[in-house]
Amino acid sequence: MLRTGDEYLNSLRDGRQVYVGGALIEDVASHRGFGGSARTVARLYDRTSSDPSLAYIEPETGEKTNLNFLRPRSGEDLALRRQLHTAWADVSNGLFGRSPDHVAAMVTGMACRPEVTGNDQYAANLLNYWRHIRDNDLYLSFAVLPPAGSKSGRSSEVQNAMRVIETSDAGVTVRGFKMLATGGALCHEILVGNAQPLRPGDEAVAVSFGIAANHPGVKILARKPYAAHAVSKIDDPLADFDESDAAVYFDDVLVPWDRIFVLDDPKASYGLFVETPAHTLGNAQAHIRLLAKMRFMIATAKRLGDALDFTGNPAVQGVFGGLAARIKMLEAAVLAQEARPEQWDHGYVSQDRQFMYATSNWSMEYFSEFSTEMRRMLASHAFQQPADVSAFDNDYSRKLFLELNRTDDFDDALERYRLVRLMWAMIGSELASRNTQYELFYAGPPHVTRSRMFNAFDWDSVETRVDEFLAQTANDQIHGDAADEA
Ligand SMILES: Cc1cc2nc3c(=O)[nH]c(=O)nc-3n(C[C@H](O)[C@H](O)[C@H](O)COP(=O)(O)OP(=O)(O)OC[C@H]3O[C@@H](n4cnc5c(N)ncnc54)[C@H](O)[C@@H]3O)c2cc1C
Repeated sequence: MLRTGDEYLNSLRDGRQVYVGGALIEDVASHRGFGGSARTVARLYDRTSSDPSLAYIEPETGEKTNLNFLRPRSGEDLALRRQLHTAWADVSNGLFGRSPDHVAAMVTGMACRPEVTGNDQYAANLLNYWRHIRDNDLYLSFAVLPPAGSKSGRSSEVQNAMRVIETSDAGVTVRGFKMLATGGALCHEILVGNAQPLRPGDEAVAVSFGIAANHPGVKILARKPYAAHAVSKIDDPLADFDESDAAVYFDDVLVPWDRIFVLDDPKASYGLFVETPAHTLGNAQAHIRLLAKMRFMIATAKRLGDALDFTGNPAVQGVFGGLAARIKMLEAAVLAQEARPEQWDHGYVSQDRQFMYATSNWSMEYFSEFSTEMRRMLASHAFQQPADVSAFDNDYSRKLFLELNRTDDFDDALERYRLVRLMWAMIGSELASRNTQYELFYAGPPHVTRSRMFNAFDWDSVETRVDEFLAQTANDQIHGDAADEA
């Protein structure tokens, strides 16, 4: 099926247990803090259900299916997947990070190589799970990190880390915390597992499964939803793009056997992400989305510069040129990833892993600098404007607002005000600050993302050159030609 926006909004009224502080939210779809973001996700579903170019015919069912679930077999398939990620990123201009095409893309990657589970039954469970989310066009988030205290020792030694406490004929019972489900309040399903390496001895926490967000015992503990504090759509123009983040507590949750993908296996639990196309297909979304966001940010800065009369300055143009160069490099990196598809078993392909990890490392490190350049552009302008739109209701403050903007044309002044607010919403607001943190950490901490690059890099191809050089020069005299001439 191709889910529509209305179907998505209705599906959220499913008895899920979302807490904001001490409040249990009865209906996220109509809650002030989550409703706008839920409507953004609905717009994504309306976008795919109304555009045939964003669907494919799934060979297993003969049904029109969201391109996000296409298991790619060629560079052309990767380009189709990019089309979907681009269409969804454009809905929010890249400002809604964890859209439904991130985690579900990872499960699609896992379904290309389910044997990584190391167990025929679990492999079948994983494939059936992919079929379930595919055929119902579901929104997944994931919680694949242990809570604090697990980093210097073993995850399994941290008392409150989610672990298996019992197995029975009915399934596997788990208890404890998993971090940090972005979109947890808004999704249908949560993928639970380990996206950071585990070690032998971590068996108790080495469990992977997919669970419905409304499954009994699943508690979604959301951070503060910024939209709940929005003054107006003009003052907080991005309030509808706060995707939410949540710690997930498993209060003795019974996971049925047919939802278990890995049990007691540290290597396979991590392997689901790195020994399948999961990481590559999922991170393609992240990079395509970031490209849309950087394009939108630089365009807003340019329009602001035009309105405030600083874009004409050659030094400012130089700054813009440097930022534009980075955007084009990211675009090139996205295209390079699919230009040389990486071959996997069973005829499936993914984007090239080396280019993908390189793009991840670079973008996670660079985005903060990009954002800081934007702050330099904005300087004090966010604070020169009135506090909020109530200034337009008072005759005197409205007159001063026009005078400040040197115009009698209210619409002209309002556009300037809106540009300043939009820029601040992207770089200075509480949501912007959270989003910068997201760009830094969404794929894991730097030491882990760098180690993935280290592991993926084709060392042979460069070390061969050193061997060749040493072989070619092996018979050279120690003091070389200069010594002979002397
Ligand atoms: C906005 C946001 C959204 C997120 N969304 C999700 C999500 O949807 N699903 C999910 O599972 N996770 C998500 N994460 C979690 C993300 O994967 C983690 O933030 C990341 O793995 C780091 O873990 P931590 O936050 O527990 O920090 P810690 O591991 O406690 O690290 C704290 C600091 O110490 C450094 N550090 C720790 N250990 C080492 C070491 N061995 N060597 C060098 N430096 C080290 C880290 O780099 C970091 O700077 C999200 C994070 C953020 C900020």
